[in-house]
Amino acid sequence: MSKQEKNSKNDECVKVVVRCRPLNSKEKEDGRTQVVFVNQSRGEISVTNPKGDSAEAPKVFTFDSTFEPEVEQETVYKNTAYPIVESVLEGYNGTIFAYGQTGTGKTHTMEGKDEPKHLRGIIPRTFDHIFRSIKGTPNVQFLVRVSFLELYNEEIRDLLQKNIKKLELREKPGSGVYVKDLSTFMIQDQEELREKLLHGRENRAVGATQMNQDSSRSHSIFAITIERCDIVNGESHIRVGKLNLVDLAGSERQSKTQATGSRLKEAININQSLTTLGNVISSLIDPKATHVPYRDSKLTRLLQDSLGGNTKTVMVANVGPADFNYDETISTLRYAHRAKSIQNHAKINEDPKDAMIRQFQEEIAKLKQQLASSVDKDGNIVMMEAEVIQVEKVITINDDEKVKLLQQKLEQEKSEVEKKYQNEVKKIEEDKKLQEKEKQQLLQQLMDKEEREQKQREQQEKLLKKLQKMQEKVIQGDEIMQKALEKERELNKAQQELQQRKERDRQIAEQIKRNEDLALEINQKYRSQAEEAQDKTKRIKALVGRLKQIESENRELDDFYGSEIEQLQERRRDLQKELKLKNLILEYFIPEKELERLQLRAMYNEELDEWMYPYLHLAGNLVRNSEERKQQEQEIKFQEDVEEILKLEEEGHPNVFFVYTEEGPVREDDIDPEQRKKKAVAQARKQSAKKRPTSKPGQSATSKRPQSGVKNSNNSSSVTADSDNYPKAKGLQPKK
Ligand SMILES: Nc1ncnc2c1ncn2[C@@H]1O[C@H](COP(=O)(O)OP(=O)(O)OP(=O)(O)O)[C@@H](O)[C@H]1O
Repeated sequence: MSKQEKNSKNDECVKVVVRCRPLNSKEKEDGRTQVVFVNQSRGEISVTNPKGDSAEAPKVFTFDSTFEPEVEQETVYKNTAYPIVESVLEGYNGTIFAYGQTGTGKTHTMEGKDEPKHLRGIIPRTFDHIFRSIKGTPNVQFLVRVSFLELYNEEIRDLLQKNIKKLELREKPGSGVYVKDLSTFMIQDQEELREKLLHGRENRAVGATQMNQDSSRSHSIFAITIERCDIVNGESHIRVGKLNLVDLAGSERQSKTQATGSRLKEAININQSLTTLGNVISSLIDPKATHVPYRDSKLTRLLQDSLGGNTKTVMVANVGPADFNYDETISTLRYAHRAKSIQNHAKINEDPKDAMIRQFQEEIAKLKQQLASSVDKDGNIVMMEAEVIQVEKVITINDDEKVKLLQQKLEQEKSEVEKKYQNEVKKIEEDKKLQEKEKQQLLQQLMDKEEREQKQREQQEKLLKKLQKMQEKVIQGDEIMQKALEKERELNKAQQELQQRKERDRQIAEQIKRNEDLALEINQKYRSQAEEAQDKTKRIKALVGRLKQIESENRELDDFYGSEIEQLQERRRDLQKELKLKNLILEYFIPEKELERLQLRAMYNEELDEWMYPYLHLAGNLVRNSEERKQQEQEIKFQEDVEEILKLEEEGHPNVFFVYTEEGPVREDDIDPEQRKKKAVAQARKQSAKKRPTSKPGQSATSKRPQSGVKNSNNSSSVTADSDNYPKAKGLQPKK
């Protein structure tokens, strides 16, 4: 029974493939020899120990697939990523990660070169695959989004944003671990995906330069989420698949002699994440293990679902072919071999609550409804406000004419007519004014109506644009592409079947050969004693070779685990040292009762992975900081006081008094400036001790000092009075 069949139908082991790169020109120039050999058809890789003797047989490892140095990028894609991407399009989660020593071809495998096209790696091929499949799937709506992050020295950075802000990990019950504030972009086609990859790469290089970091020491995760909505029996059915494309940092051990200070800390952290990855793998395959240490590094937390969780995972282990890489190559192959036994439990993610495609569909329906209600059946804009009714005004002018009979009457009538005419003119003018006003009003109303209609038109255009944009994001395929896709899938299926048949033929051929060997052995009669002895010697030699190989493997294993243990012990020692310091501080500087109280009140937040206190922002160092600020302000004020005292004394307000020196009594302002400053400091201190306000402008600071026999020279009367009191006999006479 295969591993896959042991448990439920969803259980499936991590698929592990190994790729060996060709010898590069430098290695050829240096005369390096190839020690790694790939048997692609058998899925085997054999490594010869360059330091071993001729009897030591090469080490042979078997994987799901192995790729020889000349392999095409397309073949690698078809055998590793193709089935995973197909599953992601069906709603499964998938992860493809590249592991190996620096310079062995992880980036070549994951990204490759943009041109010529046949050198494109897994990530760009994934873009084409996804959009070819979407376009060949009619009647299904798809929504594709992408994010790109880098993990360096246990810090997460968004590669699709220019700023190099550090991001935090969070955990949501039900949906697992996620990165808070990581930007996600909706994608319409493979070109957009390619742009995001390039953009991320650029930011990665810029960030690495800015922070003086070595990009091959960081891990990167390019994540593509595909949501699809099928209509099944008239009902929408949503599935969401997420594809993680991971390029891990170089797996080689950091030499302690090369790294110091922060570089060493970085090296330990980077090793730590890969060591934790190894520990997670070991725990997952150990039936006795009760705990999987996902939480020990951010990398394993991010990949938690890919290792032993709800994901179909492929690990591509990259190795170099040259003799000097022997140790690292063996270490990579052992690591990869362990990963082969990890069982994942992938299932289709159906109708998740937070599917974005559902929100998009709802929003599109709302927009369509809004637009439909704002036009009539002929497509004209329907005004929501009441229509303005235009009223026409008719004005008639009447004139009277009289018969000319009497001159007087005529005159009288003339004047009457004139009067009447004037009245009429006046009336007409008034009417005209009124008409003008109404005309203006009507014009205004017309303009208002026009403006409202314009606004409505603009709003509709906006709605239409929004609708178009949202509809563009939801991608749908067509029948023509469907035919091409079906053909492509058939072809791939046929290729896979051919490969499986080849594999079966190979196994049958092997079995036949074994049977033949056995038959030969049974039929073989030892013709003579000498022949038997020769045969046995041959066997013994083979056994000695095997023994040597096992011994060398044991030594290597000892070295491998020895240095891993050493690293862990070193880290433990560092942590213990830190703990001892913290304990010392707690024991001698924090009252026991306080400590107990603090321990009782502390709560652990699983989501943040942090200890918390309520109202923490009002506590401890945060408050102390503001106290320190206050003290600093007081200190500045104090210095200002000293300056002011010195200035006032220099400006002719000396606080004259006498002191005894070896030369006899001298006036205070004659003593050296340093001493004077000391005195001013003492005086300012006294002032601040008594909590007096600082001197206001125009008010002498010295005038506020206690007058213990010390007089202000400005006050002539007191100087005179006091100078009278000085014991002149002792020469204590103020200087003039
Ligand atoms: N299979 C291959 N065929 C041809 N060239 C290859 C192959 N694999 C790697 N190379 C070349 O080897 C060099 C190193 O490869 P690459 O940068 O991919 O290594 P890496 O493992 O990603 O290193 P790092 O950990 O430093 O990022 C590159 O110039 C790459 O083009």
